[in-house]
Amino acid sequence: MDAATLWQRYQDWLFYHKELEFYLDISRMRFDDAFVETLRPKFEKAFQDMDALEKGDIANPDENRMVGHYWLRDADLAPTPELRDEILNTLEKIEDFTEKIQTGAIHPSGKFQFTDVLSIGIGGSALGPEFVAEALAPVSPALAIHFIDNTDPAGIDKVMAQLQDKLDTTLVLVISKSGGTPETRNGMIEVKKVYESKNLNFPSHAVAITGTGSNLDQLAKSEGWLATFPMYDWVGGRTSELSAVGLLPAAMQGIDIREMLEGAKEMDAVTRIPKLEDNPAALLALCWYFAGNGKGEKDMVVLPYKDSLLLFSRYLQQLVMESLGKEKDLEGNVVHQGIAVYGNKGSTDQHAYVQQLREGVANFFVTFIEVLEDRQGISPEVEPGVTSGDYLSGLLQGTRQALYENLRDSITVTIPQVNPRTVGALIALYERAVGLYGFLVNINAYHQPGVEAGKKAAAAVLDLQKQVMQVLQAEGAPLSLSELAEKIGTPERVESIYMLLRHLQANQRGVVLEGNPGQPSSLKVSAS
Ligand SMILES: O=P(O)(O)OC[C@H]1O[C@H](O)[C@H](O)[C@@H](O)[C@@H]1O
Repeated sequence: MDAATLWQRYQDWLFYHKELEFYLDISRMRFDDAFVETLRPKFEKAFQDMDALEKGDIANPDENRMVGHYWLRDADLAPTPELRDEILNTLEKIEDFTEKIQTGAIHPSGKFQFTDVLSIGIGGSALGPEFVAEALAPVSPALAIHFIDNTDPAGIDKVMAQLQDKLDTTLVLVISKSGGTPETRNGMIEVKKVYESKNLNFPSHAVAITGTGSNLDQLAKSEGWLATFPMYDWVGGRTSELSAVGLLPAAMQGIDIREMLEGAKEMDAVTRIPKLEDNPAALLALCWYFAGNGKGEKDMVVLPYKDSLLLFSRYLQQLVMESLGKEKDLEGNVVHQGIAVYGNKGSTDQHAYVQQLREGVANFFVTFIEVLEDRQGISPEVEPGVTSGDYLSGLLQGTRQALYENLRDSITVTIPQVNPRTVGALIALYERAVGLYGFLVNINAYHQPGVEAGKKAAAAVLDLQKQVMQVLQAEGAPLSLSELAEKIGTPERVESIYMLLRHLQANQRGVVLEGNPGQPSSLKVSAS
């Protein structure tokens, strides 16, 4: 395509939203008009399905749930007055509680104010708050936030070491929609033990964000925690950033949550328009469909050219992959759908893996995120007439061009600044694009049945570990691994027994393994 034709294509497909100062350029995706026409009927249906979803249809049939994250930023759209009031009341409660914490009206015993927030959660109960903190927290936030988002003991120790002198002024948010996720529960129990070891009253530092009636909710209420905030069953974990899950941590740091909601609401309004060319989420879904042939054949590489958006791709990884990565379609046919997402930030990644993008296997498309404002204030020159920001901008354009010349497609999203409004808008844009794409490929984007298999297998390993310890404690003489597996009655699980014994020994957990660890059949094991 010559330069003039490409420039015309750029202008023909450019989407611009005046109030949000938001641009979407899809000119470097090499679809043609015929492709667009073939997808139009699918979009007609997707727009109708989305409309029904927003009106309260059971859009998550497996779990028999409504899908209502769009109501969070425009409560008037909630299907019943009760739901509307619940949304608005929770928002007011978040603001009221935050103000009391920030002004010291609620304060820790013997101290004027809370200084820090420790957020414990995983998956959708961590990725949004982490992304938003990285993107929007001021240098000196009202309360500084820290995260435990795993059951890694060393990771927990690191966070607790950072907080050791401030635990008495740290507010602990325990976030779990189900209220039963083991990683989060473990983090909570460990943190509680540290509080108790320092004679600090954990409940008066603790806040729960969870589904009403969950185990966590019951615990918080029975122990008299400072507060509890609801997580609704009609909001999925990966679309919960604009519920209490994301809003409370953001508000605590001094981030303007009303602006986040406003940005999302404006983006929702435009992505509700049932016309492809006027709807940026539909345009994204079109591009994803084109790139991967409607089967996820190409990966989505997300490259924000702005450090504060570093965690956007990690956030999108869950939103996109947990929503779209499905074995079956809505009719039960095996389809193995999904789109893989990865990326960190430009231009940093230019010096890491962009070599492969330009010249290697062409199994991806890029989404560049461009931020027009370099920084607040004037930049110094690093060369005559050139700033660091000019470099960043030039590198984005250069990479986009170099990829295109080598037949690698890209989308470019442009925002004026990284601020609460644009971050809210980006979240809403991708939530809607994922929803529309889910309808295009006819899958349930709102459940995650595949996650359960690993959880069940992990629970079985922990059961096996208990049996191993019981048998070893009852036995006098050392046993080979196969003898041990026989005695437990699970000869087929000998590999699992080997793996868990190796872990127990490394952590002085009451087993002695003798022999050559590289030759498992030579090992003898006994209780220490
Ligand atoms: O918020 P929770 O109930 O603790 O769930 C945390 C996460 O765990 C699960 O395994 C799901 O796959 C995620 O969608 C969810 O966000």
